[in-house]
Amino acid sequence: MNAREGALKVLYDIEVKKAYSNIALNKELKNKEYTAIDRNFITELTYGTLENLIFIDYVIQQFSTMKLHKMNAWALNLLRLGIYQIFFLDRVPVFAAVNESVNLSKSYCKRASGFINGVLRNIIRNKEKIEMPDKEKNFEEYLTVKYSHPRWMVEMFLEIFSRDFVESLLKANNETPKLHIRVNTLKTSADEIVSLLKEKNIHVEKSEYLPEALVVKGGFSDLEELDIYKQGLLHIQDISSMLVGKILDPKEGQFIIDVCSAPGGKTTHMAQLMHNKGKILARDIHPHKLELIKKNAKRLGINIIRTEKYNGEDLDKDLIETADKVLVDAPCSGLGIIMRKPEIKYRKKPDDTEVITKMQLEILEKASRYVKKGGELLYSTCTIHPQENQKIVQAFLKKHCNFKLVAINKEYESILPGEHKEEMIQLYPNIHGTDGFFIAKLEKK
Ligand SMILES: C[S@@+](CC[C@H](N)C(=O)[O-])C[C@H]1O[C@@H](n2cnc3c(N)ncnc32)[C@H](O)[C@@H]1O
Repeated sequence: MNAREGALKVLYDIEVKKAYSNIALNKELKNKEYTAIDRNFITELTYGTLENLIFIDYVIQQFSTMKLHKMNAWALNLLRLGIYQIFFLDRVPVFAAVNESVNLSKSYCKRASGFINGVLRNIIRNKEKIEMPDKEKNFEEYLTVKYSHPRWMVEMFLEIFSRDFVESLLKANNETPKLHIRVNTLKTSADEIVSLLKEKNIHVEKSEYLPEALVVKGGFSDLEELDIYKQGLLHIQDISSMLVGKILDPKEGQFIIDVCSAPGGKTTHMAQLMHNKGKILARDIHPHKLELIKKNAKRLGINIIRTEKYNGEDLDKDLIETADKVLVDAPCSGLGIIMRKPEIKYRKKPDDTEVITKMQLEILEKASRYVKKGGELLYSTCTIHPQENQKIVQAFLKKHCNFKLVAINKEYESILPGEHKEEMIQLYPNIHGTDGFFIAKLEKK
């Protein structure tokens, strides 16, 4: 199996089986035949192709008489892989890109070999003649094709942000995200992890914001295969997600409820901050995802988390005013993590927001009932859409005058990337270099 074939299978699973990119890729990378170079190349080909899909399909449409939706899915993805290499990977000779796609087509879609060969060679000959939409005359279409974001999403962002901001956001969404490690301080220290990783030639730097956070330098993507990962000395988590635990600030001995907790990144971080003393009730609507929390907690040496399947939209009368702190890390549109999961761009629909915001407010309202007087409620999402963020919190506060916003921009200033004038924190990939993430903390009077 070569790297291009691996990438082809992953792209096929994402397109046809609607797999998530990270899950489909991890599954393929588990194939022990791949070298480290292969694994990096498969990752680059998969994410690069996905990130630039609209541009790539725009190119195909200019050179193929057959419509995209009529093409065999293997043939289409072989064309896409070839075009990605021709346009974006300078180090791959263009004819190697064509030959590899044609060779693979012989095993996956034999009848399309001639077609793939013809289209790719034609593209190479006429690459310079491809006309992009005019930036001045049709800014929306220009952004759509150049940065491969669907037109409705571009228009939606332009309604919220300025033109320059949208262009820099779309550009950042196509960049490789930073890889952060959370050191499991229950078992080790940041210094120890830095030196253990150095022995394996993996270079990390301490984060300037959080003592337990490390940033991985270079494109190493295989951390979960390391013994020190399996032994629970570290967890992989973006810095923006780590901020949630830090800002909720749970203490030893407290009772915390996490109403949307799977796969447990924030729950296990909170347990770590509580020195594994106290109680955490970790709920989620999907039972199979609760298993991931148990697995993570076991690996990290945490035993204060109890998992439970529960729909956060339903009120649990037994929990009213029982918790010191409650976390609502709400299901959301995911518009802040396009860098990590490019397929979000193509799967979301314009009218998803209405359904999701109703659910978010419902979950927040129910969760608020579990907070003791004087306790705290944290609402977070991995999106940058104000309707799912500030608007939800404002709607909640309007109805619940027994809650007030905590000024986390002031209280937690030293750990926040960037400057924040508002009490509610919004991080953006193009400004803060993190996932697009929202955090608001409320205190119950
Ligand atoms: C943003 S994710 C949570 C991530 C998690 N806090 C972490 O840090 O690993 C949102 C979670 O909410 C769950 N969810 C969706 N609808 C829900 C509902 N009605 N009640 C409870 N959980 C729900 C999803 O299954 C998903 O695991």
